Amino acid sequence: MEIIKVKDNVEGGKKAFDIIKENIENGKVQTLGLATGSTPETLYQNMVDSELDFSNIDSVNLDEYVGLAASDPQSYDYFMHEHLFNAKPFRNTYLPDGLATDAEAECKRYDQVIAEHPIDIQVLGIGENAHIGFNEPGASFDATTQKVALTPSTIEANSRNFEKIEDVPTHAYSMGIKSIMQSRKIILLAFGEKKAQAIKDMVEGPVTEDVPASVLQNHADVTVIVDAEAAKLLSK
Ligand SMILES: N[C@@H]1[C@@H](O)[C@H](O)[C@@H](COP(=O)(O)O)O[C@@H]1O
Repeated sequence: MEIIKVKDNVEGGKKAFDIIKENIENGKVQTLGLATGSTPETLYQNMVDSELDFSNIDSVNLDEYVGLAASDPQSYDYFMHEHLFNAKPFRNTYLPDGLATDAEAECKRYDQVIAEHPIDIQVLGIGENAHIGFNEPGASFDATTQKVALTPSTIEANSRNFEKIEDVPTHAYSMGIKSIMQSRKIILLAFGEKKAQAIKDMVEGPVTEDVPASVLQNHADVTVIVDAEAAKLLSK
């Protein structure tokens, strides 16, 4: 893992953007794997403000809440349009369908999307419990797309984006860890003190399904971009 320490989320978003830009300009990106959450917002702002053209690139997102329509302002589909796609159209954009009722069929469909669009660069945030996508502690490293139950701590953490905690969906469709690990390159961003323990466990702890992000220690090309607060428990 390469660890890049930055001043704040503004510098972090710019760093991640520069890496993505260089790879796009070198013709290395057909498909970008994208993430939601507040963490990648500065990256997406850089993309929006750039001259880069994404109309020959496909995007595949990590996850979506079960039960939310794409038109729901709390959905990840809506988030992506607001923060990126409306300003910078991609060739095709893919997210799980939060309204799909046949979970098995939806997971199969999404695995097919991923198989047809091998991810060149996957952008990741990290949960306070070290989840990636919505792969919560205990998720199998062999998992492909799954319908997952969110842990109480994730529901609590994500409730800040909803009016009340009862509104937070209890389940999500998430790309599995196996698929995330098949991405050619991974850029994980983390900002703020709340992510410090997760970052320490991910970088310095044992590789275990109890710490989903620790699997990234087994990936050949991971860049971790952290601010001082998220990096504060790292030994170096
Ligand atoms: N499923 C998403 C993750 O992909 C994201 O990394 C995490 C952290 O969110 P934030 O960046 O807002 O801290 O939240 C959600 O649970």
